[in-house]
Amino acid sequence: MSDVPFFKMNGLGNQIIVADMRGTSARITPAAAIAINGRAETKFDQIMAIHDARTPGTANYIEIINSDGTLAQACGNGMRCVVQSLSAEQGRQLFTFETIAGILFGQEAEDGLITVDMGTPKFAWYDIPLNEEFADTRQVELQIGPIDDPVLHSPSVMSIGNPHATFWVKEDVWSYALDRFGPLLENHPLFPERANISIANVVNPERIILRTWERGAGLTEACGTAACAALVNGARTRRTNRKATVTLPGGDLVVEWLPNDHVTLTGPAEFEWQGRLDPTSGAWTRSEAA
Ligand SMILES: N[C@H](CCC[C@H](N)C(=O)O)C(=O)O
Repeated sequence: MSDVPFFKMNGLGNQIIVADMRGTSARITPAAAIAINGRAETKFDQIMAIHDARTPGTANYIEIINSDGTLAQACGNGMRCVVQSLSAEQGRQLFTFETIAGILFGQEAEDGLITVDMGTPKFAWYDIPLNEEFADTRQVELQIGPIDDPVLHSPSVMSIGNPHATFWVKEDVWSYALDRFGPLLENHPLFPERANISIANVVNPERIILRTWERGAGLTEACGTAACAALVNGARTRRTNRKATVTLPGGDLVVEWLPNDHVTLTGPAEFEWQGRLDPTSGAWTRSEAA
């Protein structure tokens, strides 16, 4: 088997596998992703596959794979893990990457926290994408539960590379059965490419509490792009400022929507252990501690 090195990492408990695919033209197959996710030690939310650069001026091309084997356009927590693994290897702090959604920047600071520039948000219904025309995506018609007394309704929707719906709630975010509503909303006909589904409680203009059902991965401890979407949707509906702390089940991220329209995400990344995996079958072995 022609196996490649990988790191098991996490970003605020978002389970990430960083696979080093540099120097090979192989790709991680959907079957491999499903097999890797099927073993308890490597159950993951996303695989971040580091490939050789395709575009001059970028360090690497990053492919992002959900645990159901589908591709994701963006993953904020995973990008921080990629930055940390490459910066440990190369002693550099600043990186430019390419993903299917475009060019991204990442930087590790002295305090070990990592900031990734997730690019610019998109609000047009056809960019998110939605299946139905909405002139204003700050609030769209979508609800779940009894027609006259919906449990969740009128989310703000946008894309930060990947599609997100943010449902605003006044009650404790833990009082909602997101495990039940998540799959229904993720696969709702309004979203032709499915969507990541979040419930957000704005505590004050500088703090949001957030839980997310991730497209292709389910309930997670943290979803970086959902935190970006919650902040941007919060700011454009005047619920929050353009910079806020977003508290996820796994911990806090700081999100800022800059004057140049870019969204940055700052938080930790944690190395756990390393091994080697076969990108075709997903078979893996754990390496002795380096
Ligand atoms: N965990 C990721 C998001 C994965 C998105 C993925 N579930 C999709 O859009 O298909 C994050 O930290 O941003």
